[in-house]
Amino acid sequence: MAPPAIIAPSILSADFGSLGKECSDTIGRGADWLHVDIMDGHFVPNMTFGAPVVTKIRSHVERPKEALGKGTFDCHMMIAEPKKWVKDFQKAGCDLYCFHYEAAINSTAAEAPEATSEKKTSPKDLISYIHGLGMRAGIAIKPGTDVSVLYEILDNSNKDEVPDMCLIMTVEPGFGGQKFMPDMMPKVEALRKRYPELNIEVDGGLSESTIDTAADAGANVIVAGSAVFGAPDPAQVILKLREAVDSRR
Ligand SMILES: O=C(CO)[C@@H](O)[C@H](O)COP(=O)(O)O
Repeated sequence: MAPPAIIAPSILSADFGSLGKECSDTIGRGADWLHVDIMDGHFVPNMTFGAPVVTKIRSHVERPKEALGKGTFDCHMMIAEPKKWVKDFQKAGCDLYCFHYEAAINSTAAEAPEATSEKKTSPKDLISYIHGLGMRAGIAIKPGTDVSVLYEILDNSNKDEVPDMCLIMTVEPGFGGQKFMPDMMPKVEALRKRYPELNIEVDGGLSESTIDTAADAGANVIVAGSAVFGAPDPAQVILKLREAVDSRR
């Protein structure tokens, strides 16, 4: 059976002027995780913030009592050098470090040499490195990347090198408030069929009007930014998203 719904509002749409309160309020309104979008202006054409801000907001949200439990900081690293920042984010209080496949395979960063002896960053070595620092690991793919690149990474008997979550982007990464891409759903369906217990996250354009499409395809981790933070009653939106996913189990 597919895992239960995990609702992860994207704080990209929160009021950055009172981010700590926005984060604690959102967890209080029923969110499971907080989706923390980290953008470097290179991998994506936009910038957000780095580890010092994560440290600050961490102090407003209790650490999860169990792995991937309530209060998880799901850090979506839209950055060109994902290996370089693992330790900083671990120290800042990140629980789930989700890097982009496209960034990892194009990265030649020399940081964290213990993670790999190869010139390019191998996703499986990066996952193992993240696990070694006590975090969970996620791997994300952009709309133009074929889902099959994930199979080789997931079909590995060494669990240390296997991600705890896969993120299928349903918009081009970089900005909130974009239109959901339903043509990404075959990727979700293929993953769900092959890996019934995998945490499959979707991100971009999720709302009460698109959740049924994502839930039917088999997504269980739902990122929603503008739909939650722009709603008059965010708790109600979180509940609706959760019910849509859990009603398919
Ligand atoms: O990673 C991203 C954008 O790159 C997302 O997390 C968005 O922030 C989601 O925003 P909405 O589409 O839900 O408004």
